[in-house]
Amino acid sequence: MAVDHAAAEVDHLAAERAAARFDVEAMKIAWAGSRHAVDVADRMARLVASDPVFRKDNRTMLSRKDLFKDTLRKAAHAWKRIVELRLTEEEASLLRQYVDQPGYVDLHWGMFVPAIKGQGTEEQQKKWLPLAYKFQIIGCYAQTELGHGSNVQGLETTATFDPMTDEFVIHSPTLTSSKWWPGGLGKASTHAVVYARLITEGKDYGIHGFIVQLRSLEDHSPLPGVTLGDIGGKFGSGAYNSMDNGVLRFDHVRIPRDQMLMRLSQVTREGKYVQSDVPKQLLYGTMVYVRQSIVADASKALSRAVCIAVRYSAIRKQFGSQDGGPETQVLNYRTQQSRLFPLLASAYAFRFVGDWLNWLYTDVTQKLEVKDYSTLQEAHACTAGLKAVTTSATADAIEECRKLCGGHGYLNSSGLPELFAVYVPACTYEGDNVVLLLQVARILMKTVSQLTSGKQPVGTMAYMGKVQHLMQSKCAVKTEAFEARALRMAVNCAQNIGQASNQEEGFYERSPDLLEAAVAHIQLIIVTKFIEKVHQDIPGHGVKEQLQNLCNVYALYTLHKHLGDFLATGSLTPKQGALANEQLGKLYAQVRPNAVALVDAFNYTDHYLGSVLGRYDGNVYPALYEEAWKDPLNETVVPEGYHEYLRPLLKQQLKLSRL
Ligand SMILES: CCCCCCCC/C=C\CCCCCC(=O)SCCNC(=O)CCNC(=O)[C@H](O)C(C)(C)COP(=O)(O)OP(=O)(O)OC[C@H]1O[C@@H](n2cnc3c(N)ncnc32)[C@H](O)[C@@H]1OP(=O)(O)O
Ligand SMILES: Cc1cc2nc3c(=O)[nH]c(=O)nc-3n(C[C@H](O)[C@H](O)[C@H](O)COP(=O)(O)OP(=O)(O)OC[C@H]3O[C@@H](n4cnc5c(N)ncnc54)[C@H](O)[C@@H]3O)c2cc1C
Repeated sequence: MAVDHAAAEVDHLAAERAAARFDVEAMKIAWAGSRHAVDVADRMARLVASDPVFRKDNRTMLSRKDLFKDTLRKAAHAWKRIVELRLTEEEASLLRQYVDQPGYVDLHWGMFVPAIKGQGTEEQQKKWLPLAYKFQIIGCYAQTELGHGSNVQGLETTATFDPMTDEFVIHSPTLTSSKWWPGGLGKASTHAVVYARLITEGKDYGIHGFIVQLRSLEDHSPLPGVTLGDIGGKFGSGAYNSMDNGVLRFDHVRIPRDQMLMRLSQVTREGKYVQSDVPKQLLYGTMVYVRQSIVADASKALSRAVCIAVRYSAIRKQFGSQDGGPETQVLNYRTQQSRLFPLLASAYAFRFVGDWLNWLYTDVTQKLEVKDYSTLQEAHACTAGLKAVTTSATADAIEECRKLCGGHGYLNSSGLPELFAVYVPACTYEGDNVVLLLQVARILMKTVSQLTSGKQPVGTMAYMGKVQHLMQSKCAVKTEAFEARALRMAVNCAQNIGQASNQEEGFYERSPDLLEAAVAHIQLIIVTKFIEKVHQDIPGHGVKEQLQNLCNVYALYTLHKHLGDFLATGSLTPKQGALANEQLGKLYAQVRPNAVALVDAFNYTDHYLGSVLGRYDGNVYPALYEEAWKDPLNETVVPEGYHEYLRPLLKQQLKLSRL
């Protein structure tokens, strides 16, 4: 008798859900942060999913031009809905998230507005923000140039003050000074916050921000002296190609003096440069803000990939029966579990550390308002380091999820290729991950050098104050082993740098080791914040236990993956390392019955997930089959090109065979 495999697969997910040993609704709250957060997210996700304008299943088949126009249409429609429904800021931002199509709006809200808020005076905010809030202007963040991205101090664009006219003259003196990459610049933006070297009274005062109008508000044409366009197609089909990353050159473009963002420093009518009493690093404040958003974003991207891979692994069966009986769900293979469950645990780990980072950012911002700059370094180290570690891990994890889904994972309809292509530049934008980890390493070296002077490290570096204990102790398999590993790696680097002829040379020579020390420090933060989370009061049947398991999986997996560090620094013995691995295997067995419910707790709609493999109902095979027929290649039975290229070839073969 023919078995209806499709029906059997659907039942499988129902069976998986029934087997879960915890309250999924309560876990949704733990994941989202509150009942309110679940409800708002749910409402916005459904609003987007039910609106045909937000359809995205055909995205990878659109040409670049059509994709860009589709992005403009979606952005305009989203704005219309936001205004019509009088959505709050929280609701509007969630709605944009669920539209799930990178576009100029991300940079307008994500960087242009924050740059004006952070670096503009009150008057400047009063003038520019209402225009931006109503979309009467569209803005982008124009910092990176063709020749310089990571090295912000190396930017070449100039803003020279002309006291005769009370204006700045913005100029691109070389090809390499062309602004290159800013999202939204290529086709959509009317304005930009442009970073340029401020020159007044013949002196170069370094990089400052300026609001510059680029396009006419009448007909969108570039203003005189402005040359701009899109920089061209990017990695993957669909994906980040919906964004108009742009190029921009200035030929002596004049702007009024009051368009220099003057909260941090000013230029007077006479051309005098006046430095405020705030640290100049606040110029980098917008980047700090976006880096913390990117950490929150990492858990979203990772949880999407993991949700697809877990559901599909519960559906997919291979081997296990020689006599026609049911085959084994691939989720039951130990290898599948050991590749997938650490990623599931990482999604939760990044979610909680992201929440903590958001708290830290808010706290630092409040302190800055009362001129307390004491936590600026902590904010920089944590945002830079966590951005680097979480984005690298997430990009690798999405690719691993694709492999975990076998051949079908390679299809666009799995959603994974596009997710990867959209996500992977996060390792580069807002600071190349290596460059950011070296920033963390510099701060670690500074902290180690201050230990001898008796200065007690604070915040996430406080553990380094326990130097006597951590350098000597034999650690049990818990946070202390992570602390000892991170501290010992940092101290080793500092000792090696100390032997070099000078500090800079030593830092340069030891930079590969410094990267690893920085990663160890950041992983300690992630583990610590996860542990702090599970120590909180978490309501719901079995929820705390599940999170405890995932926390242990994250910690032990990280330990297993970096066992070399733990052994080399003597933070663990080989026996402890082996025991930890043993324990990890046991934890996977506990995660297994809960895996599907743990990804259900992310509460993603099928629309947002965008994957036939990750469908909530598990009805994978009919959906895959149906999806294939939608490909433009299947619009005709005989392909275009048959008469020109296939038929002559086939006829020729026929003639040859008759010879
Ligand atoms: C609605 C929400 C939206 C959220 C969106 C999420 C998803 C987004 C999706 C898509 C958007 C994509 C956006 C991408 C946009 C961009 O990429 S914008 C361009 C970003 N560019 C960079 O990140 C450049 C990276 N480079 C730098 O940041 C700096 O050049 C550097 C930090 C590497 C070096 O700076 P430099 O000035 O040369 O300084 P140093 O000598 O190294 O350091 C001097 C001191 O300053 C301290 N410091 C450095 N940075 C900061 C900071 N940000 N905050 C505070 N302090 C900082 C540093 O520790 C040194 O301190 P000491 O003097 O005490 O040692
Ligand atoms: C999709 C996307 C969107 C972007 N959006 C914007 C935007 O809206 N606005 C904007 O201004 N910019 C934007 N950017 C630019 C982005 O911020 C830069 O690309 C990023 O900061 C990296 O700089 P870079 O390209 O100069 O890389 P490079 O610094 O040239 O990196 C090349 C290599 O050199 C290494 N390297 C560099 N410096 C060091 C060092 N000191 N020590 C060791 N290794 C080093 C890096 O690790 C990397 O391997 C965007 C980029 C992308 C990809």
